[in-house]
Amino acid sequence: MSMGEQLLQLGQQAREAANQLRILSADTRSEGIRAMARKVRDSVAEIVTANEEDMGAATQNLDRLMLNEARVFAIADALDEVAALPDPVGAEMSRWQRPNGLDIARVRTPIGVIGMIYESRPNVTADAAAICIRSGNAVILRSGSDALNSSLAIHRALQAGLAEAGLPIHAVQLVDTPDRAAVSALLGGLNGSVDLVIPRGGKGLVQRVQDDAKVPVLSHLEGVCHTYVHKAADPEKAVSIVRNAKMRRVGICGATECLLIDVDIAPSLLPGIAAALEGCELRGDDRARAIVGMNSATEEDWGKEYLAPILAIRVVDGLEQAIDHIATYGTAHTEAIITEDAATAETFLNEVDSAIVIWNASTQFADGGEFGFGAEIGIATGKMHARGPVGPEQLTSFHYLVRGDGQVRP
Ligand SMILES: NC(=O)C1=CN([C@@H]2O[C@H](COP(=O)(O)OP(=O)(O)OC[C@H]3O[C@@H](n4cnc5c(N)ncnc54)[C@H](OP(=O)(O)O)[C@@H]3O)[C@@H](O)[C@H]2O)C=CC1
Ligand SMILES: N[C@@H](CCC(=O)OP(=O)(O)O)C(=O)O
Repeated sequence: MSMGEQLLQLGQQAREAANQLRILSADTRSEGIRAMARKVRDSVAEIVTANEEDMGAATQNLDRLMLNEARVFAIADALDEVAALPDPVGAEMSRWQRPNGLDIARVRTPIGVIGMIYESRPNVTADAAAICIRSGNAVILRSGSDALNSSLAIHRALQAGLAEAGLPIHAVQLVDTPDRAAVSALLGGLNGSVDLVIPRGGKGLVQRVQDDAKVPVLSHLEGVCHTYVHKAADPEKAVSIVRNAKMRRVGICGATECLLIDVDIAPSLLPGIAAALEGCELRGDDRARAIVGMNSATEEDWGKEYLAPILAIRVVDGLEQAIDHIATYGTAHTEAIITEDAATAETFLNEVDSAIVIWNASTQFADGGEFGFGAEIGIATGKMHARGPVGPEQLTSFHYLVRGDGQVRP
């Protein structure tokens, strides 16, 4: 069978599984996820061995790729946490009566079949599978190629769990080739079998999505996140938040890549911020460099996602210029303002059109777990359907249930 035919088969199988999943009870789906967790624990040796093969061949992002026993057990624990989350399917979102007596309810439904393309981070294989099952969706996973052996081993355990619990095993399928043609095929919808594609990744993937997507896409793409230090910032908060926002983990999509600082406060505050960013390369505009010695930022640095200990710094005239800069160079992921002035903060919160807008806290809070969602597929950076952290509830649609008593329309 050619790769194209195999993918079409995955699509058909996923559609059949989705049709079964959506009518299973919440308890049955919970049991399926718990069984997946058990099988992951049972397969720890096999998964670690597969990961050693991946690690031996990989040259980059090794920490993200690496699994050891503790990390595999953490994957299983995360599955159990998703099993314990409230089930969104069938939940009544609102209900009302019309004057003619019709009773109308808006009720959550699964989306159907989800295609998920993600980076070489093996835990996402299990997280995404669990969130999809929790929300009644079948999923076709396309792992980053550096993690393919690890993802295949995790996937075998997940399917064994589904089988043990009596759920359709094709509810979770994994594309078993690193060929990027599979990414295009998923984006094309596999002849109508895929209802939604979730691409999670960076620049190369963005371009591919723009070129090839023929089905709805819930983008989880780059995070060019900004922290804006307003002139009324509390200096201590500013220093500790900026340090955390940049340096806590530099490689994640919620890391701050650009610091904007008001011209009024920059002379007094920038030296302290720079000192706190030990180990971070600073690239500033002329006004920043007149205050602290640092490399020069070029036009390319604005809007750049470094995923590294590098920070672009721009001194701005005030709130309006900061908001303009974010609108021009940001990726609508996450931005923060540091200020003690509530009115300015509210203006920033209302006028910045990013998925997550934060007042006096670190951009690294861009995370489903930190939002209390239990787990996440990632941070949605598009404008449709769901924005910000995507958990089980965000992977549902809804339909209307209309109950009558013989009404006919005049
Ligand atoms: N918004 C969010 O929730 C998140 C966003 N990210 C973003 O992901 C990026 C970091 O991850 P990184 O490892 O660089 O991810 P990549 O974008 O390199 O890879 C992600 C996935 O996309 C595939 N891919 C990449 N380019 C192409 C292409 N041109 N055609 C077809 N498939 C492609 C990869 O396949 P292959 O393995 O073959 O390269 C992989 O499966 C950052 O930009 C980060 O902000 C990361 C996590 C969460
Ligand atoms: N949102 C999560 C996950 C981020 C994440 O997975 O990023 P990456 O290391 O680019 O795959 C967090 O803040 O930890």
